[in-house]
Amino acid sequence: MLNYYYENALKVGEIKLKDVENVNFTNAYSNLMEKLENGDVGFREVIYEEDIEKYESLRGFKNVVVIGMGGSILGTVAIYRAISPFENGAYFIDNSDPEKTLSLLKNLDLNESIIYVISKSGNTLETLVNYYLIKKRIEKINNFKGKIVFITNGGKLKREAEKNNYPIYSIPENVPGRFSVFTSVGLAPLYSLGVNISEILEGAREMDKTCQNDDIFENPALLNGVIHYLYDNLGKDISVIMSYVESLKYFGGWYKQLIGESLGKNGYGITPLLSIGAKDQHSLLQLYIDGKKDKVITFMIAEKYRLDENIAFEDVNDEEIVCKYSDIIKSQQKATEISLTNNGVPNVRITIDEVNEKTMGALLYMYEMQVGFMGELYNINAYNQPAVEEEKRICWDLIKSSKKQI
Ligand SMILES: O=P(O)(O)OC[C@H]1O[C@](O)(CO)[C@@H](O)[C@@H]1O
Repeated sequence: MLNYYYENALKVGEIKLKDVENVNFTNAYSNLMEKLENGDVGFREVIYEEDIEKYESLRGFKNVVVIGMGGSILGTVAIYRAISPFENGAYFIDNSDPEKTLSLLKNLDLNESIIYVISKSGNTLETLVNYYLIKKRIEKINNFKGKIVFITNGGKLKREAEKNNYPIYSIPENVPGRFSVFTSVGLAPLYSLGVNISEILEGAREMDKTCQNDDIFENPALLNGVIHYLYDNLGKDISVIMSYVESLKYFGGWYKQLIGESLGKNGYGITPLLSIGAKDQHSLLQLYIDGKKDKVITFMIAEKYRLDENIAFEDVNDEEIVCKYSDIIKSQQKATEISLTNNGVPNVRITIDEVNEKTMGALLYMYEMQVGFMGELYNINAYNQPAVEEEKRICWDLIKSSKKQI
């Protein structure tokens, strides 16, 4: 389902096997297991939730609209856009850019839509304003036939849902937003989008069993966390996901928040970046190979591409080559991996059988566990985000002062 290859990260020479063994990962492992077992942190228990019948009434709409920010939408986008990269009918309103939001709403038939308003706090500015943009349009429709569903635990949006008798799903309080993809936050809209959410949970559960192992070389989440932690301590604090599966680009958006918001505290933190192979070989590979040696590269590749065909073409010497189209990108990934390793750039590789519900569930859950372990290694709270609150206060004051000028 998912294979993790780490040898190049040790071959590069700056960290050796003994450095990995010398990290007190046993402590990190037992601390995280304790938090998960006593319910301090709930992102494991939710993947064993059996009650998916509660989503039954949420299918059958032509359009699925999701309004949310950060962890309230990024996981859903990551999974759906990986599984169905070319499908229409999904509308993700995840920013306050008027051009993006209003152009999306222009072509949207709300009567044929199920609209999710998702905000754990219920007070996120963008989600609130984007909801009102939709509300304003719905109020002009006689006999609205669509459906509005709120997924929230409180605040202004919960009060709005209660006032209008909209259905409300709650989010377990011990699951931070960026870890909430395996709760109703992700599962409800994904169910509406026709995704097999049981398979997503099955993938996460299989990865959970793999991660219940304190033998670090059998636990990809723990090992990848320790490798990134060790290299961070050596000044390689940029984590580049280089995916040779373009439909994983939205996974990159989810990864950025998970890593950035969980670990960016008390002066610590690694910087998450996403590159798409093979095309970023023509834009960033020069930097990765010959620029500052401050990065750890994580390759992502699929064993099998869902579309493929045999090709025959002539190379630059007019010699015929016959291969599968996917052999090209696989060769490019391998060549880039060899070149990076030859040039002392540490890299690891995640290979998934193919993109599907099960592998996506496993991939996202692996990173939730990895960040849990890394929070223990850095001895920080990986589950809050206090630094983002100041901007929100300043912004609300600015908006309130600006409204007099309208
Ligand atoms: O789900 P909410 O409460 O709307 O929060 C959205 C996002 O905003 C943050 O709180 C950061 O501002 C994230 O942690 C969270 O995922």
